[in-house]
Amino acid sequence: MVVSPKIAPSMLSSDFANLAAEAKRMVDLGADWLHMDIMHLALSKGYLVSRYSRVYNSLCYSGRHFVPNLTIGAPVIESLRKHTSAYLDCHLMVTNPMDYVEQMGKAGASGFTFHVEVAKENWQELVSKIRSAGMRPGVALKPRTPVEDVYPLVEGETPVEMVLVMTVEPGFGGQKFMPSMMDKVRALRQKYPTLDIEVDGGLGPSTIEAAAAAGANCIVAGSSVFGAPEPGKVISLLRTSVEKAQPIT
Ligand SMILES: O=C(CO)[C@@H](O)[C@H](O)COP(=O)(O)O
Repeated sequence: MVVSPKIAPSMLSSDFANLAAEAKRMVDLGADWLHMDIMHLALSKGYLVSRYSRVYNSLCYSGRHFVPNLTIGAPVIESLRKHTSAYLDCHLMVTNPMDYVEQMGKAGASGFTFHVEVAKENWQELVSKIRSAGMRPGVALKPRTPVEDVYPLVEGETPVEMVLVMTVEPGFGGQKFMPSMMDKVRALRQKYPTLDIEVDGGLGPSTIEAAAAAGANCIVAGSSVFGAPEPGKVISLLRTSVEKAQPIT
């Protein structure tokens, strides 16, 4: 296996009022990437996502909102970039990713991961634009989206370089890991031995073994890192688990 572990604390769980200091703290503690969640405005209450997700999703799409939360955008990435040279792994939970490519590139984003659910028609153009804007393209999929939907994006002429398998419904930190998503990770790893496969949602000491064994190498972790008395130990445990499961050759 030639993929290397990338441990990416989710800055959604950090103290936004001290973002630069939080970013430095994570990098000093061994983080490889900083995971930045870019989300659109809410239409409704978060619990609707899990209880009535189909209805909720269609409401979101028709209302041009992707998740029931509001976080940060390019201005915050631009400010943070002045304080760190770290890889900013940006996950865009938005319905119109194309509208944000230029501004995210200029702001200093390193990776731009969009959702396959909203890019079925224009992903080739989107991936080209992301590359031209100097960022690394990735594609994400929500728990209800079949893994087969991303295959064309990995195999196309302008392929994405990472697949992000959501292991919770996107929108909030602190949710419970969905072990059934590991079937998607396994299928991807079997098909694409060198692809970066990221998992996001509910990752921590009690769930990393399952994710690493399935073949994930990029690990996003929010509450398990920021909520730990010693976040550095969690980062290092996550890395060791990935290394053990997938020795780098
Ligand atoms: O994208 C998201 C949530 O939509 C994630 O990045 C969360 O921020 C992960 O947080 P934890 O589940 O690790 O607390």
